Amino acid sequence: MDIISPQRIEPAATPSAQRLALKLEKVRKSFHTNQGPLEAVAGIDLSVGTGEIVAFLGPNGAGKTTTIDMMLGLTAPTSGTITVFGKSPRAAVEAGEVSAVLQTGGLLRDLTVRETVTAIAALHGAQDRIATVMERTDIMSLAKRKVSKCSGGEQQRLKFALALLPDPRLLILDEPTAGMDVAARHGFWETMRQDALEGRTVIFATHYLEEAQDFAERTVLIGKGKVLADGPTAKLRSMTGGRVVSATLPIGSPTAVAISALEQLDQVSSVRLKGQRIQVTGPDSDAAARMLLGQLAATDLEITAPTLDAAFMELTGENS
Ligand SMILES: Nc1ncnc2c1ncn2[C@@H]1O[C@H](COP(=O)(O)OP(=O)(O)OP(=O)(O)O)[C@@H](O)[C@H]1O
Repeated sequence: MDIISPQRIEPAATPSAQRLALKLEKVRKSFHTNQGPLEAVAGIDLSVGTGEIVAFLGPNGAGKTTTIDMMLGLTAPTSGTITVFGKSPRAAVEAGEVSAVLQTGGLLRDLTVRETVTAIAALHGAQDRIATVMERTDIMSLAKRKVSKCSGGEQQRLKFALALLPDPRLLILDEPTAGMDVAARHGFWETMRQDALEGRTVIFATHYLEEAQDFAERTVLIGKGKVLADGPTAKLRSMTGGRVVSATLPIGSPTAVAISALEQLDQVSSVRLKGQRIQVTGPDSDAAARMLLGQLAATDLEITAPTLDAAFMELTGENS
């Protein structure tokens, strides 16, 4: 049997009602496919407070985009509820309280950058914000360029500008820095940080652990449509950056007692048992090794430092 102890990452404190930007309760979404029903989102509970920057981290097909689409009211959950500032997602979008930079869609290739911003500003009645958002997203120098002549990263910056036009309280970004070079990526996140300081809430989906580490205080790790871990990004980093100590427990020894003793150790993030082989993950490998060899009389001790990618795959179950 394969036992995985619950991830020792404390859920972020539940924000009080008036500070709540987003709430998902038991949200599920199924699609009908040729192979039968597919549950893309399999029960997600999540509360995000105003001013938080939250990374939605997960591999391809984890359910990030489907969840984001539901947060924006682009598609409805099969079951469960989503509220954005206490309203339905669609009402919040219509009120200009939430906007998004999505992976797909929406730029007219024959317009220039300025024409695009001006047209969308007119829709939102936000003509007075044109200069501010163009400066903020560093697209002034591209104003006269046709969208079709902009690089992928420049088009992302333009989409970001459009999303800022209604001055939304919540920004949702689906892989916002795809196609940006390192400098543009950093510029983008600096702007985001500034925005969050001013009270804007930011949720972004990413495949990259580094991006979550660098820019989000909180990371929600998604895999197979579920939340696998939710908490401070620094904690997640220590989980994934931790060493793995494995050893074989004596036959007949009480494995539940061993698991519980190891879990009590400081900084142990997960304990996993396969047959008699026990695997302890965490930054302090010495304490786990001492306990395994001493008190638990284990043998064949091994200590390995997994790569970040391997640890991430372990957490998301990609290798199972
Ligand atoms: N409209 C749809 N019809 C059928 N299946 C869908 C549909 N949209 C998404 N899926 C499936 O749902 C699962 C979750 O997809 P989703 O796009 O939400 O994942 P993701 O985490 O955003 O992935 P990526 O990082 O590749 O964008 C995948 O298996 C996908 O194939």
